[in-house]
Amino acid sequence: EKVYEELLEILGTDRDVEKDDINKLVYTNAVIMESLRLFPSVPSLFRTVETDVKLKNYTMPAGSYCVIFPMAATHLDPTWGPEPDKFRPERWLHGDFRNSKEYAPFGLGKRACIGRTYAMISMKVTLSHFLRHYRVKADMSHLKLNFDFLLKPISGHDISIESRRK
Ligand code: HEM
Repeated sequence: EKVYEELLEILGTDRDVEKDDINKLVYTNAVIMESLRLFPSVPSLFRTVETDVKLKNYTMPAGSYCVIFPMAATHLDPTWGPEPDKFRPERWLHGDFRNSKEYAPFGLGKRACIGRTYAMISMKVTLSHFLRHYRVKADMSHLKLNFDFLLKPISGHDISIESRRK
């Protein structure tokens, strides 16, 4: 509902999203960032080891495949402030986590997601239309997730969508 209020304030009831609106959707941005923190669609980053890498206690052999960034852990780190397991978009308004090394829903380094900017704009535009037309409710109390290559809800979805314009 807070996103809906922001959308009404910035865009009104029907207007299309213009380029200059995107950066004004501050709370919508915070909701997307917080959603990707708790539910990163790609929850781990993988790399192939090209040459033997000697670490302190063991060597990662060339050709092996390794998980370099388990977001299930880093995205719930205490650096996120009180109750890091709770959905609180406000933490993005008060703290500056934009360059946080604990946050990587779009990956890290040279092979990070090339679609990040497009994805963020696309999510904001989609939400701005959808949430102005529909009210979404969800019960997450029975949600069970499987941290596979992609994050999957294995308990099904408990979501209801109703028109705001009945
Ligand atoms: C919410 C939406 C998206 C998420 C969460 C996401 C996430 C990711 C992640 C985690 C990686 C791996 C990065 C790494 O290993 O460091 C990746 C790679 C990639 N993504 Fe996305 N992505 C999204 C949308 C998109 C879109 C819209 C496009 C294209 C228009 C795209 C194109 C790519 C490509 C081409 C790569 C491979 C980059 C490379 O290996 O050099 N992604 N993405």
